[in-house]
Amino acid sequence: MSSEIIIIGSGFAARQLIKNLRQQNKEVPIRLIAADSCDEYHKPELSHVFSLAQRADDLTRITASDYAEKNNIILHPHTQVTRIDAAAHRIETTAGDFSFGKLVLATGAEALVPPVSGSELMYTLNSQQEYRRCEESLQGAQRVLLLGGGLIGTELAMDLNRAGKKVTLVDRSSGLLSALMPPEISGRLQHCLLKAGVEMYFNSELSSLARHHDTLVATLSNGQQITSDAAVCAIGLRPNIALAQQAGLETRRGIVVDDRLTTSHPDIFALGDCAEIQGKLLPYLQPAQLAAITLAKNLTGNSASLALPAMLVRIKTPDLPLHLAGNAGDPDLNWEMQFSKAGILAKGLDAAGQLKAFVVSEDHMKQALPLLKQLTR
Ligand SMILES: Cc1cc2nc3c(=O)[nH]c(=O)nc-3n(C[C@H](O)[C@H](O)[C@H](O)COP(=O)(O)OP(=O)(O)OC[C@H]3O[C@@H](n4cnc5c(N)ncnc54)[C@H](O)[C@@H]3O)c2cc1C
Repeated sequence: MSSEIIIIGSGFAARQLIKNLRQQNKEVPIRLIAADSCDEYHKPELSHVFSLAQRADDLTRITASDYAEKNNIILHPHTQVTRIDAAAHRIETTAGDFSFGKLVLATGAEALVPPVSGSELMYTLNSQQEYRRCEESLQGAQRVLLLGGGLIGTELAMDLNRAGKKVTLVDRSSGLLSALMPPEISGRLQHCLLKAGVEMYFNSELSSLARHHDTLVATLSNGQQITSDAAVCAIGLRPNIALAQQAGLETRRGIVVDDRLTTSHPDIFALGDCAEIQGKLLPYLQPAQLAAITLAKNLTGNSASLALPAMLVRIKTPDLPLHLAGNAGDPDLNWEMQFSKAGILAKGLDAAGQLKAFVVSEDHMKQALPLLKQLTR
């Protein structure tokens, strides 16, 4: 059997894994196959490309060929993996078939778009490649319709606004970040955006989108019409699990893995946005980083189990940056909130008075670490 480790995907999860694999073993053969260019970029930087007037190419940190040489790997950019034969330890790709000893799925997630007429007119910003396709149009747009007021939608709304664009945000929930924190806290951010001129429509769904000459006309569920030059959709992600399903691996919302990052096949593993770990999807950098450390050990003959501590998520909204940890969207929590002119310190407690989540603004960051420790205990 081949001794090669094949990794599908060239995003953050794959690169963290390669970094840790090379720390453990300089020689183990690694082949990386991905549908994109395999140039390295930092995806969270997509949240501020408009205010910084950056083009997609400005985000590249290291080219695919330099990366391959530096890490002593074989790399196949612009290559789609089309089938996995788990029993035969083989994959089929648009660049030929390859045998693997171990296979790692780091296939990420795709941005959702609503199934409405004209949805193909909306852009998504879930990769450098997606941004490259629409950068001309979005950088040139004066009026932008933004569908979705979650983490990414909120960050993009502030960024597009700071770039001088007229932003209209539409979300079907009752306020910004409604799945992530109580409205008393997200309301502060909502107020910041309103004050800056962002128009927001809540409890509203997009019914259709149509182009009339150079203008997009969005019709909402209540019949209201909104005109714009471009539309961006940020309503959520769906893990890329089709390959895993075809291979007969266990999937639920993501590719199901255990604490060793093993799928239901002992030689196939998954991490990053495509994986479901301990029943959860964790589409953030820090869990992928911890998963990569664990998986690198397991792929090089050691034995390690993933432990996930409480983690901080930063909402990159420069007018009011927030940090949250724990399940701050849990409606059963009781909140102790302190609002001062400078910022926010909010703690979510369960019925027994135990800390389960918190949200702090930048100026209360000193408290974040002790609170994180309290959450982890
Ligand atoms: C705008 C934005 C801002 C963000 N900000 C933050 C932040 O501040 N903090 C944070 O923690 N997280 C943030 N995130 C989330 C974070 O960036 C992601 O969790 C992380 O980058 C996902 O990495 P990944 O490697 O799992 O997936 P991806 O980067 O999506 O990589 C998936 C790879 O799989 C390849 N692929 C898929 N299917 C196939 C196939 N069949 N054949 C070949 N190749 C395939 C793709 O080409 C790609 O290379 C942000 C995300 C976005 C979009």
